[in-house]
Amino acid sequence: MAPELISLQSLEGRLLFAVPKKGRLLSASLNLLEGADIQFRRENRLDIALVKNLPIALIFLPAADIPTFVGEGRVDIGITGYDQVQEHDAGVRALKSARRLSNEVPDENLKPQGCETVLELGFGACRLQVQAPAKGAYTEGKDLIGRNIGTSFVHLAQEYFARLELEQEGITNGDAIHLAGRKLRTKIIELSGSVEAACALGVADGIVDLVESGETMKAAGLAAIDTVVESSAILIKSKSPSNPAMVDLIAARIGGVITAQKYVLCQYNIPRTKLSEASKITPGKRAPTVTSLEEDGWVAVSAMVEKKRIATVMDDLTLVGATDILVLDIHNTRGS
Ligand SMILES: Nc1ncnc2c1ncn2[C@@H]1O[C@H](COP(=O)(O)OP(=O)(O)OP(=O)(O)O)[C@@H](O)[C@H]1O
Ligand SMILES: O=P(O)(O)OC[C@H]1O[C@H](OP(=O)(O)OP(=O)(O)O)[C@H](O)[C@@H]1O
Repeated sequence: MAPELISLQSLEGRLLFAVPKKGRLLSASLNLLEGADIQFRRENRLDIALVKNLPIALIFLPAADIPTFVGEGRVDIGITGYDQVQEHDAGVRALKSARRLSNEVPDENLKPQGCETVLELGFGACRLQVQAPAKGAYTEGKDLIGRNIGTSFVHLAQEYFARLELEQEGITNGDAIHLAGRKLRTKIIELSGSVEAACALGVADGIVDLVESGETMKAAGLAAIDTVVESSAILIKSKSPSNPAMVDLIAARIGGVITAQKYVLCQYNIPRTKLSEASKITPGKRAPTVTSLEEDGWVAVSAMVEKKRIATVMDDLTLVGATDILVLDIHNTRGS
């Protein structure tokens, strides 16, 4: 059966939610949607999916384009990397600067509105770094001034080297618009992927690209010499979303899923005399829940504990005399 075509009318009244269509942020984003019970079926090759149980339409877009769609208010909310928002904002500054230099009257309709961060999502952590051949002569960002730089983050690279060039000339107070508008001595070469290959192939002397484990950088014989932006995935919204209450609902649901992923529930029994010591080890998010046991002088305690701390917490609880320590996964949470 042919898939039902999604018309513009069917999007009416729906909050538009942009989701990365591929790449590093895709699978964790889909997990979040599932955890938040945002139900949809995406037809093969279709980049729009209507949500079955909420007035939302998902729009699958490249992570790099999501800040533009949200910033211009074409889409209400979206998941992308903080690095992409920074790159988009640097692009906006470059545009403003170019208009100012050419004395063009700004076109209010085209003026991007900008976007706001709603939530940090706790995945997609990476750093946008300046990299150069590990065995070469470039050990600081300023060594690359006047050289060729390969990157997909052209506007952030432009501002980074503009700042360094100004500093070299003894100017330390250039504002963001001046940085964006500066004619550079350093040549920024736009590349759309596999940026690490650029140095080995003689296209660039250095690159500005993302690093997570550092494996790709190392394999290409490169080393990081500076960090431009620390990034992780974020939920962003436009300055005037079509349905603010729906944005709050999604943020609350996704926030609940993230908290649930970060915490476990720790339960144990402890003599009442040791309760205050144990409560210091498991203070919970607000306070531990304490219930009396049938056995005199004993209480049962339950408290949320950060997953990454749980092994140490169990060791410490054992030392103060806790017994029957249980650790339970939390599927979802709200109001915590
Ligand atoms: N190695 C990584 N580890 C963690 N997060 C990353 C990593 N690389 C990229 N990201 C994050 O994912 C976002 C999207 O990058 P990704 O390379 O997956 O994009 P893409 O949409 O597949 O585009 P491209 O086709 O250019 O690779 C980045 O902006 C960054 O926030
Ligand atoms: O430090 P690492 O863990 O090695 O990760 C870094 C690599 O990950 C990203 O690329 P990706 O693999 O998404 O492909 P791309 O080069 O096509 O963007 C990034 O652009 C780096 O190349």
